[in-house]
Formats: sequence, C-alpha cells, structure tokens
Amino acid sequence: MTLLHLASVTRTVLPPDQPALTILNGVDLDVEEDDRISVVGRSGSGKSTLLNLLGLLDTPTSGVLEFAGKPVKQYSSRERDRVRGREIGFVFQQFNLLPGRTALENVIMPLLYAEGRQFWRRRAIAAEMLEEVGLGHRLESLPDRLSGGEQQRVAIARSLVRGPRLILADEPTGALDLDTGQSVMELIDEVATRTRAALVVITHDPAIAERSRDHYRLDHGVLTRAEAS
Ligand SMILES: Nc1ncnc2c1ncn2[C@@H]1O[C@H](COP(=O)(O)OP(=O)(O)OP(=O)(O)O)[C@@H](O)[C@H]1O
Repeated sequence: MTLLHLASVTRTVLPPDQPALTILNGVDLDVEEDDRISVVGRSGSGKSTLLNLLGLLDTPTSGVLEFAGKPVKQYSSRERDRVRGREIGFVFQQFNLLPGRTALENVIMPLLYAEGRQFWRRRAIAAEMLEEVGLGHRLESLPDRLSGGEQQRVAIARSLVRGPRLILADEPTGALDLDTGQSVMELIDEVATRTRAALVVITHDPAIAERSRDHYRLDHGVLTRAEAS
C-alpha cells in the first residue's frame, strides 16, 4: 500500500520584501508500507521543509500530496492532526522529553489521545514499549537520570507506542556518539520491521543513510534517487 504519494510537489515561501523563494522543486516520491528510505542533503537543501510535508505539518504550494490514497488538501486540519497522531511517528535529534516526568509517563503521553483498549491499557502498553527498547528497568527514571542514548530510546518508545504506519526520523542520531547512534538506528529498524511500518530517515550522515534500501539525495530543493553505495 502506498502511504505517501508526492508528484511534482513544490513549496515556495514569500519572505517579506523579497522575491518568492522556491524551497522544494518538482519533488516526486512514493513511500510504500515496509519501505526503508533515506534522504540525504546538505544544510539548507530543504530537508526540514520536506519533512514537514511528509509529516502532514505543511501542505505543498503546488503538486500532489496524498496520504493513504487521499489528497492531503482534502483533509480538514482536525483530520490532519488525527492522522498525524495516529499514523505517523516522529523521531528527532532533540529528544524533547518532558523533564519532570518519568520515562513511563513520557511514553504514556501519546496514549492519552488513544481510544478504547489502547487508552485503558495505556500503562501496560507503555511499559511493554519501554521493555522493547531495553528500558524495562528504568520505567520510573526521570530523563536527567538517563544517558543520551537512553533518552533517545524513551523518545523512540514514545513516538512509536501507538504503532504508526510511517516513521519519520530527522537526524535521529545527531546528538549521539557513533556506537550509540548505530544501536539506536538498529532499534528503529527493528521496531519498524516488527510493526511493518515504513521508515524515512532524513540525515546528512552517509553512514546512517546507508542502512536504508532506497536512497535519495536532496540538492537545492530537487530530490533525486541515488544508487546505493
Ligand atoms: N519561511 C521561510 N522563509 C524564508 N526562507 C526559508 C523559509 N523556510 C526555509 N527557508 C530557506 O529555505 C532553505 C531550506 O530550508 P530547510 O530548513 O528546509 O533546510 P534544511 O535542509 O532542513 O537545513 P538544515 O539541515 O540546516 O536544517 C534554507 O535556505 C532556508 O533558509
């Protein structure tokens, strides 16, 4: 199933008193269930702008953007929020954990918006997820008592606890040392495989990009498919 379909997508901004700036230009991309995609680009190439579109945080200036077969511009903003919360998991470089809350409380947070069984079982589901990322023994720890790698694991557990169909990772290992970064990437891969989610990793790090199956390069807002190295 095609989760995301982008055809001839452009994103233009109008900075005050300046000519229009085209940040993304003619982007074509299909993301299927189970895909492992990396997008590599230099600073300023348009990666964050692309991520905002893929994550339904923004809409294209022109072109087609569909999520699960439906044009995103047909979604109301409430529907977009709902789809984003339910179907998309974001992993960022910054862990963005709530500092005064335990690991378990942080992971429970997205389940407060869940319905039915997921809501009523939220503590157990969050604990299982932390177990899965290797932190079953740190449920009650506050973020400042955890290492960077552990904090990223909590953030991953929180992003993926609702079982999203699409995982968007933006420089997920940017704040970690090499070895910790590799094990965090392995973890993201494992969870994506178990839950049959698609994974799109946006990075400037070729070693992280190499782990994917399909490789893309973003250069001055133009996305091209690259051969695996
Ligand atoms: N609202 C805006 N107004 C003006 N320029 C913008 C706006 N948003 C983005 N840009 C410019 O568009 C280009 C692409 O921005 P974007 O943030 O997508 O790049 P990036 O690849 O994510 O960069 P980085 O890796 O440094 O975060 C940059 O030159 C940026 O300055």
